[in-house]
Amino acid sequence: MTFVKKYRIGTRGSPLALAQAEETRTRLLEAHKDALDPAQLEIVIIKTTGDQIQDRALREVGGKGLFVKEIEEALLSNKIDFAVHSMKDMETRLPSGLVIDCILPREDARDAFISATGKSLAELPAGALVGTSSLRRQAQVLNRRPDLRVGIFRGSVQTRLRKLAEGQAAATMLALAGLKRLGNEGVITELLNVEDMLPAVAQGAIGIERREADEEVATLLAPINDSVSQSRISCERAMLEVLDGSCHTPIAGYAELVDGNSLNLQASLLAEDGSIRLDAGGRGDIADAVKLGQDIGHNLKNQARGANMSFGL
Ligand SMILES: NCc1[nH]cc(CCC(=O)O)c1CC(=O)O
Repeated sequence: MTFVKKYRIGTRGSPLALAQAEETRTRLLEAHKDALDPAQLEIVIIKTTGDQIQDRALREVGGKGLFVKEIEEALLSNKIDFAVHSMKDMETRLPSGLVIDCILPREDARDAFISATGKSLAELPAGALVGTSSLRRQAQVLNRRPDLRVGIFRGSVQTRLRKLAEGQAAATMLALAGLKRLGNEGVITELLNVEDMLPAVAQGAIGIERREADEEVATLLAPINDSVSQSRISCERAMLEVLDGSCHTPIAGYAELVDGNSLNLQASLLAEDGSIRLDAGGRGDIADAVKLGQDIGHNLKNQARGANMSFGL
């Protein structure tokens, strides 16, 4: 198929979002070498409410959707043709008329630990402040090291690294994927393995959202979808959807491919202060990725009820 139209790629304007939009553009041009001219793919920056709020905890002002709403409106009103997102930032339910059926090959999903003094998470002195606004990271740090303190730390990757250099915290954590895409891996003190810091659902994955009825865009995107990454993300998001009673709950989930055609899902639900950690894990055929995610989600939900914790569920 040869493409004749010009396609507008919607994205936020942060350096990370732009790097992800560029990666998508490059992959599309590579996949459609003779059928698509570079001038046919235009990147359109959309300023979101979330981008304008720098100093308050995200959850106080409305959660994940704040970074996405304006972009989805631009899709629905035909101002853009598809949008590039960090799947970690996407709600489990999309507005009707929109779909995400293209997931790029997933980057390493692990969290990176970055400390001003070069000390690892295990070596930080008691009382040290770990700056992160992620409830998931806060709860896991406190679960492992109840003697540490956690505090809110927001802003772009660059802002957080500056705050760290200024001494506003002893350490922070960021997704390795984002640091890699920005060429900032050099700042990492320690890579946290998934046993020590279970990643956020869909961390490291880039997804492309489009109008469901737009078959031409579906055809354009199909060759850059990575089906294993897509199944892993479907599995993790199915788990999250079962538990999605509240975005105030620290939840982590990570599915990986084992033996070529199975997925192994590990998921955790924590109390915000790290005093409780519930774990569930399981394995299933990659074709039943959603079922595996739902089963593990219900398992955690039952454990949460049994533990007599509300967890907002
Ligand atoms: N919540 C912000 C966000 N959304 C996606 C990433 C990193 C890239 C990714 O996970 O794909 C980040 C920054 C971070 O958590 O360090």
